[in-house]
Amino acid sequence: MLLSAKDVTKAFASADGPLPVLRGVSLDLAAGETLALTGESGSGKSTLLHLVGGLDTPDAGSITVAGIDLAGLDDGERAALRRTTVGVIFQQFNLIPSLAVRDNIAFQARLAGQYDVDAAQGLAERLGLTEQLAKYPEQLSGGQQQRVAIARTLCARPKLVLADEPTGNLDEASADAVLGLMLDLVAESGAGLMVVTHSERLAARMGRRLHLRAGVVA
Ligand SMILES: Nc1ncnc2c1ncn2[C@@H]1O[C@H](COP(=O)(O)OP(=O)(O)OP(=O)(O)O)[C@@H](O)[C@H]1O
Repeated sequence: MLLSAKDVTKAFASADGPLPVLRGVSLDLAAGETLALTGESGSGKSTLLHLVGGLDTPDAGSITVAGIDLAGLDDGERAALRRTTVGVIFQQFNLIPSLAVRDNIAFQARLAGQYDVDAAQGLAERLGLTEQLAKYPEQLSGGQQQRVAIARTLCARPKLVLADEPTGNLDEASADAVLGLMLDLVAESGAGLMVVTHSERLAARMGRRLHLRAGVVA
């Protein structure tokens, strides 16, 4: 199994005491599978995505990615896992302002030792970014920045792609096209894909769906 999460719990501190956000979530994802993570605002979707990506640690339960138990990793090892194995596409894009689009796209692939100039150009072309390659992130629209973030992650060829509302800044037609492209690209690379989305239309195009309600699988 590419991803296996078992009985994951997570609470955050709040003024009223610990706020339980995930209350025993389990899920499996095989290589090549695509999963939509849905649920109303505050149900714990981004929290689960962050735990699977090793950006935060669960209070209890286990998460295994590509055979590696995340609990056994320190911060540096979790960061290394994100360079080589898990690609995260964030809601806020996290592009590097001082790098041109071309170098933002190449950044993670270079760190992962996966950079291939033709593959990077092909991705940029398929995502409609060819004209933007010499520009800087601040010169792009929100939708263009979102597509750069997607290209940057996919260019590194991760085994598991995690995306938090990756088409949230796009109009409906562009969102459909970009999701279709993400599905094509992960199918070509054999990666697993987990996408947080509020869109019923997009969720319906994924292979499976996991619906969270108040921190448990509904
Ligand atoms: N770092 C944090 N510290 C404290 N509380 C947090 C933190 N991260 C998330 N929360 C809380 O955990 C709950 C779940 O948040 P999360 O972002 O996982 O929900 P979500 O389902 O992704 O929501 P949305 O669809 O609005 O993005 C919310 O009540 C949020 O306020």
